[in-house]
Amino acid sequence: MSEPDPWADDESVTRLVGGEAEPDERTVEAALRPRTLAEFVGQERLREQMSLVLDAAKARGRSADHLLLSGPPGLGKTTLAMIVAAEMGVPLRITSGPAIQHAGDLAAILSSVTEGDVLFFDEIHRMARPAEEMLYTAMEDFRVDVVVGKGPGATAIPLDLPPFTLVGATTRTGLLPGPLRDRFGFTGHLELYEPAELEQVLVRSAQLLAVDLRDDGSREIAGRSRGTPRIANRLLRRVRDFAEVRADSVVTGDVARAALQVFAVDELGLDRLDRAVLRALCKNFGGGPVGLGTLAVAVGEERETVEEVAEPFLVRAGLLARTPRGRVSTPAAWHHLGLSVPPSAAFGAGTTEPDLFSSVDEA
Ligand SMILES: Nc1ncnc2c1ncn2[C@@H]1O[C@H](COP(=O)(O)OP(=O)(O)OP(=O)(O)O)[C@@H](O)[C@H]1O
Repeated sequence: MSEPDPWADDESVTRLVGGEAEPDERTVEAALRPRTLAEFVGQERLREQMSLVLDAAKARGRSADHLLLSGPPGLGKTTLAMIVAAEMGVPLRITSGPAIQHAGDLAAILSSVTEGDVLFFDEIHRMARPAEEMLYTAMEDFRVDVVVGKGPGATAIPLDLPPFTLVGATTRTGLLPGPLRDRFGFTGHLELYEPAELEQVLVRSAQLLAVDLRDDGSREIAGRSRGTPRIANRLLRRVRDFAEVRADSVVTGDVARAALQVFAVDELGLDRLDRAVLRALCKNFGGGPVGLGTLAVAVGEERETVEEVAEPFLVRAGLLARTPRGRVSTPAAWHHLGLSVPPSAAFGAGTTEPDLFSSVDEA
């Protein structure tokens, strides 16, 4: 029943389709960032809302309300924070949750903020708890209490701050404490991009990078970019390498397909790990249900890697379901691997609603 899998031998290839930035990627990304809301592709509703918030603040001659941006990595939160500062014509300061381990770290940053500044706080959900309370008063009253000394002799010295705009970014709104969430005047959620929007991102990036990208080339890359501009731009750079070395530097659909075959990114944007998980699920375990630990052993990875790296997209793409009794592949997964769905599969041919959700034992 199974065809040989043309992607099966791609063990050595690094992960091109992760949403997070690679360590050396920020510099090249900086060159591709849109500078204005008008240049920012997609997210129509969010752009309109942000443009209203910013225009109203400008008209009043005040700094804008604090803004919270949420959504998966690589969708443009940092870019939007930079645009907020540029549109308001003020400097941008950048910090991140993991950099704030003590209240003193935050006090140092806040005490250097000048009037109207935009303070971008990436991964705000990872800030240390003791700093959170300080941030509450800074956001609400533009004041911090700096504690001097230790023990019974410690005194809190109030320090007034100039008005500023905090732009918080998080991939996990649910992890933010309620009091922090409530202090943002506006919360915007970034959605995954449609392929047509990713094509626009790619056309713009190709112009900036002087890549000869044809329509069918951008369509091919967009379809494999998992709804994420960062991944689209990354795949474009790899396809450009291939085109320069093997294809007269022109990126057509055929060139993009051949390049992404070399880099083991298939037509849905799945890579080696994603496909290994699906293959193990379908071939070793008949489509599941199978426990996460067993599945991880079958693909030779840590549980966390399977759960946090591969599964979110497989679930989103409708290829894998997490049920109380374990992981299950959907008919789309079998088809994607070129396999026919066996009647015995949990989501087998002809079954519509398998009885997988009745047990509470997480396998
Ligand atoms: N709407 C968009 N239009 C054009 N390019 C975009 C858009 N959104 C993101 N990009 C590009 O994608 C790359 C990643 O964007 P950005 O760094 O803003 O993502 P992020 O959501 O902040 O990710 P992280 O959470 O990992 O910091 C940048 O090069 C940026 O220019």
